[in-house]
Amino acid sequence: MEKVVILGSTGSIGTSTLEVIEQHPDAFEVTALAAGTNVQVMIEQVKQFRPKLVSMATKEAALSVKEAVATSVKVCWGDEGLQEVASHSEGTYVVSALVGSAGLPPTLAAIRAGKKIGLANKETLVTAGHIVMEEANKAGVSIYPIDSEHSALFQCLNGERSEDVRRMIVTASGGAFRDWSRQELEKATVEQALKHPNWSMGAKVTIDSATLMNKGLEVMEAHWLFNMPYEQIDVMIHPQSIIHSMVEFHDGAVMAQLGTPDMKVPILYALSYPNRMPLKTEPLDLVSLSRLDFREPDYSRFPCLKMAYDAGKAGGTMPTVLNAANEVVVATFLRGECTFLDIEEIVARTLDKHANMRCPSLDEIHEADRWARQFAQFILANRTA
Ligand SMILES: NC(=O)C1=CN([C@@H]2O[C@H](COP(=O)(O)OP(=O)(O)OC[C@H]3O[C@@H](n4cnc5c(N)ncnc54)[C@H](OP(=O)(O)O)[C@@H]3O)[C@@H](O)[C@H]2O)C=CC1
Ligand SMILES: CC(=O)[C@@H](O)[C@H](O)COP(=O)(O)O
Ligand SMILES: [Mn+2]
Repeated sequence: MEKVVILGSTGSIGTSTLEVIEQHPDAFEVTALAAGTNVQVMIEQVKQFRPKLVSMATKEAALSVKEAVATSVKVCWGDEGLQEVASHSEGTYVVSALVGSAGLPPTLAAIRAGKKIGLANKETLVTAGHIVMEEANKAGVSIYPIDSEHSALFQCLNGERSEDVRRMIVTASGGAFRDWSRQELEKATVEQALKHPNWSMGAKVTIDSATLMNKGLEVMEAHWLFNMPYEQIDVMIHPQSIIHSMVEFHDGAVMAQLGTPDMKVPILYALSYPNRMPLKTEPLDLVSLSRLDFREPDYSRFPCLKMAYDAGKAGGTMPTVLNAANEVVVATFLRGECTFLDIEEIVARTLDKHANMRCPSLDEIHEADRWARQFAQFILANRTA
């Protein structure tokens, strides 16, 4: 029996993980849950899954949950609460599904506590890939990818030697604005940006998908997960999101993983690896689909992808700065307080201003993250109309 801890249980990945667990009560049991401020959803989850420990982002949210659930459930809050959930002594498997770089400290806590990790929170590897992978290796902890592309790559690599890989091809839907011109992008609204063509996801990753920043973050995620040089990671636009990614080998063979877009598939694979378990999901009907399309990404319409490649190749604190500035501007865009194209502009200006620091420690990463957020806020606050 795998005793599962979920960081971000009220979110898109968190709720899908609970749906997967619901389908396999003999294999998985919920031990602890952590979330932000969605009290109602957490109360329902606690009543249904009966975890031993729960953490919320604020004391107020935690007390509201505490009031509504059985006294046998311990409820805590804040950063300490997150750490406690991540390292719960009875947990064997931690699903890391917070959004943003807030996911890094509890994921590291889980690694240090020796838990198996199911990683959805790509920002963990973007901001501190060298530290996270080293600590996981040192602790003998396996990190199983949940992000659909990385799950696909992981499946394509099963039983293969990494030196036989010519390149990885990370597929991208192209997001809500795949076919929009730069002129149209100037007027893109929040509502339009949140309409992902194929996936239903949290707001932040959906906006990242529309700027193609998500694909840039995923290139960095693939670099760290599979120890693959950036020169061997390509991105290809594939509007249908049926091929979730591919691996091309030196002999010319290409392995691809296909399936209807449903995050429950990679979540269950990460939880059940090396086995496969049954799942209620829409079967893939290639005959009805009849065609799959592919094209090169357009870096001039979507410069965030190029910025992310450059930040990844530069390494050091550049990826942290790119990610932190992006988090700030995406949140601002979601509040309707800046334009869609402000995202790329402010991230670029923040990167330009940053003095890169090679091989940063966790404290230096934390400081670069703090600086980038402050600088991006400063630009946002001092823009002329
Ligand atoms: N959604 C998807 O299909 C995919 C997502 N991913 C990645 O997975 C991660 C999660 O994405 P997604 O599920 O869409 O995001 P959501 O926004 O749907 O969920 C985020 C979760 O994190 C919680 N949370 C946010 N901030 C804090 C905090 N400071 N302390 C504690 N909990 C917090 C939220 O709690 P609350 O709501 O209660 O405030 C919520 O449970 C991201 O890194 C994303 O890129 C990767 C592949 C696919
Ligand atoms: C489902 C998933 O893994 C998302 O990260 C997805 O990749 C977003 O889609 P695109 O970034 O390809 O639009
Ligand atoms: Mn993805």
